[in-house]
Amino acid sequence: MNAGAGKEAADSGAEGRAGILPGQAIAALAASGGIRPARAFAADQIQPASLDLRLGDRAYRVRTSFLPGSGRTVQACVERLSLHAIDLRPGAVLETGCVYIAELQESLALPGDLAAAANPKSSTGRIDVFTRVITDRGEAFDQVEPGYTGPLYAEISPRTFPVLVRTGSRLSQIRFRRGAPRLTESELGLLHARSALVDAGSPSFQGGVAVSVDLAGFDGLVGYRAKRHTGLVDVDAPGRHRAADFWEPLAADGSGSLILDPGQFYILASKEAVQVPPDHAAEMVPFDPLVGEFRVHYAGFFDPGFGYAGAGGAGARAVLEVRSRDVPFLLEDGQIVGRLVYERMLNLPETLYGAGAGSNYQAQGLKLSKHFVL
Ligand SMILES: Nc1ccn([C@H]2C[C@H](O)[C@@H](COP(=O)(O)OP(=O)(O)OP(=O)(O)O)O2)c(=O)n1
Repeated sequence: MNAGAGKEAADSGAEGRAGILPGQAIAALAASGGIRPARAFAADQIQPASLDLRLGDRAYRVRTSFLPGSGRTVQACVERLSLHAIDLRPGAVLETGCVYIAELQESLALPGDLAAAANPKSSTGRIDVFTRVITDRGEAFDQVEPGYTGPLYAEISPRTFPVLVRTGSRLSQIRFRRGAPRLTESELGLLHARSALVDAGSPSFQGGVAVSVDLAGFDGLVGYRAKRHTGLVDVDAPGRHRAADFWEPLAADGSGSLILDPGQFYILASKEAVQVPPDHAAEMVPFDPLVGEFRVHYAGFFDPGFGYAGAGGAGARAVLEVRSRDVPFLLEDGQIVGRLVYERMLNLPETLYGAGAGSNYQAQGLKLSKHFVL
């Protein structure tokens, strides 16, 4: 790897600053050897502030999830825990309740001042496919240490629907970060004054911008509950599944509340319209990790330009992928469920979310994943 060249790629016009790499810097990083794709990138694989990761040719059904920890490779762990290998080239079904490790086509040779973080794509989170990226010697999921050189793997565990995947399917995405570009509480307040991050009257900025759940309803619906024992979702077939075969719509009943059934999966929407200004990227994080009753959002990355009027996104809500843990839990309209943390971009992305044909969720209200048609 030519680490020096990779650094130059990330530096262009942003000497020494902290920030998230925009699409054009990701392309330059790849060109200088910092990202090593097994095959040339697919069209639209580079997004405004992230790179989609593609499944490679092989996956393994493993007995259990794991983290390699220092000194061990993922491959060594897989050899110990694998039940069988799966050829992904012709396509393969990943069953609910099982854990799989898939090789990814992108490997890294990062310069020492670049770290990375991965997250499921929004479409993956919306079909309840639990997906995390792991690295050799990794001690945390979805985190790539500065200067990491080595392969990437995806841990995949479908929770509700069995899914059909194949070599090239894109379930996860990765962001590259230099330094610590996260906005402090006071910086968030200033950014909000410049361009409203949420349309709430006086939002809380502590630990990120508060996002609450809407249970008043959109056109009479508060959300969707996933059906059990459904057919397959082909992750590469947008618009080819009938929503009614996979989801039960939840009608607004005027109560402004919803009891989450443990083990069930729900798609809800935020009360606030959210906005990510073009020179920032955002990530939804748990409201409070100590509130353990329910979790929202497996998928947390929000692109620069999401919800931005200049990119056709005014009024966009955040989608909330909600699951209760062990007991039924009463969710109330307006309850805070997550926080959006904002980070500075290193440079303005050349393309914003919503500007390309491949943006499925710009200006969305309550929206199932792109796989479903109503
Ligand atoms: N919990 C979440 C996570 C993301 N998003 C929004 C903000 C993102 O900018 C947008 C697209 O997210 P991804 O790029 O992760 O999603 P996909 O790649 O699946 O969608 P697209 O095909 O539109 O790029 O969805 C959301 O509303 N709710």
